[in-house]
Amino acid sequence: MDTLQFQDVCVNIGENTILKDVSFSLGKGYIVALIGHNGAGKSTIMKTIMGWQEKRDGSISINSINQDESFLAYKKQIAYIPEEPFLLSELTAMQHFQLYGQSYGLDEQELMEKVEHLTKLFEINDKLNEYPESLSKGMRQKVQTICALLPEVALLLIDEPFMGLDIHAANDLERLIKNKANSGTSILLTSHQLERVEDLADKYLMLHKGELIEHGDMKSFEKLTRRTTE
Ligand SMILES: Nc1ncnc2c1ncn2[C@@H]1O[C@H](COP(=O)(O)OP(=O)(O)OP(=O)(O)O)[C@@H](O)[C@H]1O
Repeated sequence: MDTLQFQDVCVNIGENTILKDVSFSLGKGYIVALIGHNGAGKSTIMKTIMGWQEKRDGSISINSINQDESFLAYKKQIAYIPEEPFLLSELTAMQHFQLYGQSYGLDEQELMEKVEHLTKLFEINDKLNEYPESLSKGMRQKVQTICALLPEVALLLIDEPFMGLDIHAANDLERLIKNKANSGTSILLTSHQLERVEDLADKYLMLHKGELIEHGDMKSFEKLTRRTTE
């Protein structure tokens, strides 16, 4: 059974049709890249899966739990790293990790071990008591990324995972994403950094003006880009 089923989804914003009848599914443990030009609708797909963007039509389920029928049970299965860090100004980095740990039901010891490991890896272990306003943009992105990596969820959504991260952090994140997928998490990501995505993803979905125009194995996409750039 596929982890995510995104079926016949249409999204309108005002008068504009942003997603036109988009359907795809995501198998357990697969890494799938959403590819397309600026404005193609990639982030809208992410926000619609999260329930932040209303859909006009269609259905979305994760492990057969339908978004419209059991929203809380559905939502517990997702973690999201948005393109822009979305942190609360009144909470420190550590308080963000605790909030995420509690909302996904992690026990205290497991949470602390993961926080220690990930904050050391991303070199922000000396920033645990800082508030977002005193962190750089890249550090805020790291806090947001760690929050989403703490729980074991069925589906991890990542909008532009490498944006704002230095080369070491980007390499670490790439490795963590592969480990997550190997342990059964399905991953949907968007990225304009095609070289990294070609190395990371198993499959791609190509969007153009809100329509899914092509999909397949990442290997066939690599051939396609090579053919068109040679
Ligand atoms: N809040 C909004 N109000 C009006 N139009 C919106 C809104 N959010 C997105 N859109 C429109 O929806 C379309 C898809 O936007 P979306 O952010 O999903 O694109 P994207 O593929 O993620 O682009 P990018 O690569 O630039 O991040 C664009 O035409 C955009 O102008």
